[in-house]
Amino acid sequence: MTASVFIDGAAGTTGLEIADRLAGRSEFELLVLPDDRRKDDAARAEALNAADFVILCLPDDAAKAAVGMIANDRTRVIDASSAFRTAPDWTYGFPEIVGRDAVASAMRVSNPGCYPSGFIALVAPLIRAGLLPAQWPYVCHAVSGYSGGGKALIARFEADTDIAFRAYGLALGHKHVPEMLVHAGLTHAPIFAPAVVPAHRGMLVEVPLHLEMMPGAGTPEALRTALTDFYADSPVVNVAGDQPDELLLRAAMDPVDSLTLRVLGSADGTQARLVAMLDNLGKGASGAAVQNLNIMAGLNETAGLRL
Ligand SMILES: NC(=O)C1=CN([C@@H]2O[C@H](COP(=O)(O)OP(=O)(O)OC[C@H]3O[C@@H](n4cnc5c(N)ncnc54)[C@H](OP(=O)(O)O)[C@@H]3O)[C@@H](O)[C@H]2O)C=CC1
Ligand SMILES: CC(=O)N[C@@H](CCC(=O)OP(=O)(O)O)C(=O)O
Repeated sequence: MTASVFIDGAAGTTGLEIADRLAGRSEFELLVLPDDRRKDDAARAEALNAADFVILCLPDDAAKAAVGMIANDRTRVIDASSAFRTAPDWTYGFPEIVGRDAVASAMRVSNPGCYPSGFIALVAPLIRAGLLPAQWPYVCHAVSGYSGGGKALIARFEADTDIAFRAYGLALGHKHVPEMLVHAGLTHAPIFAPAVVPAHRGMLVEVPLHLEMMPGAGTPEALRTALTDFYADSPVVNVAGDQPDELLLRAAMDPVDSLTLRVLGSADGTQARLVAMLDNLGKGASGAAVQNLNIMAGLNETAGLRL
């Protein structure tokens, strides 16, 4: 049976990449509004209520308004914005962390943020395994390609090619912090230090650890083994066992929906750098939305993904 899908915000960065991944899929029929009606509330309300699945690729306020326009109990929603990521009545759309069954049966799924996808993938399993303390002042450094900021940041970086590095979130109130706190299972908000580099897509998310000072912390080897075991059945998240000298983001990388984790340890095992590499528009947004859609529709979770 074919399920209908409406992408609200289909002309935006995330929406376009979702449509790309759904192209040619016979299990889904896309409901598409003409360009001159894509922001018309009456047309949107009609599509939001006609679709079996709605994927919201909108700013937070518009996403909240769109959910309010759904007046039936049949349409299932995946929201790519940060509006509902810690809402108790929404399922956090990270199947590897919350369980595929939770996503499969959910009516309302909040797709994780791009940076939190890396941070939570690294930290949550290790806290659950008792190999890292929940009560600890974690720090997270990250760099992202500029498509992470949607059309506005893409336009800015394409217009000003002189920007080499943009540190931001300097007031320590980035909107991803609550999501990182809740879904990693921490007791203290992490310090989050994000930056943007002149690459279109791709990101590197890092958590440096003083293992020797952390109560009950495992060795780098134990952390790596625990992550490898945790993601053993995941076709999307993989744990690399190498110890590279460098990790590179390329200015023009191809879309990819996998997420690669590493535990890099010092020779004496007292320090580690947990590092996640992903595509902000892959597992960080559009790839994750399609993975969730597949799971909700009872299909192979990797169908249409670029792995
Ligand atoms: N880019 C990324 O890597 C990630 C993005 N996200 C989240 O996904 C959501 C979409 O982001 P992104 O695709 O980057 O953003 P974009 O700015 O690229 O796209 C947003 C789209 O929404 C449209 N839009 C805005 N308001 C309305 C409205 N009221 N009705 C209908 N359409 C509207 C915009 O229209 P117009 O084209 O006219 O501006 C635009 O096409 C955001 O919440 C973002 O935070 C999450 C993870 C990663
Ligand atoms: C580079 C850049 O600007 N990134 C965005 C986050 C992108 C993302 O994850 O989207 P959500 O806001 O929906 O979580 C930012 O820091 O606000």
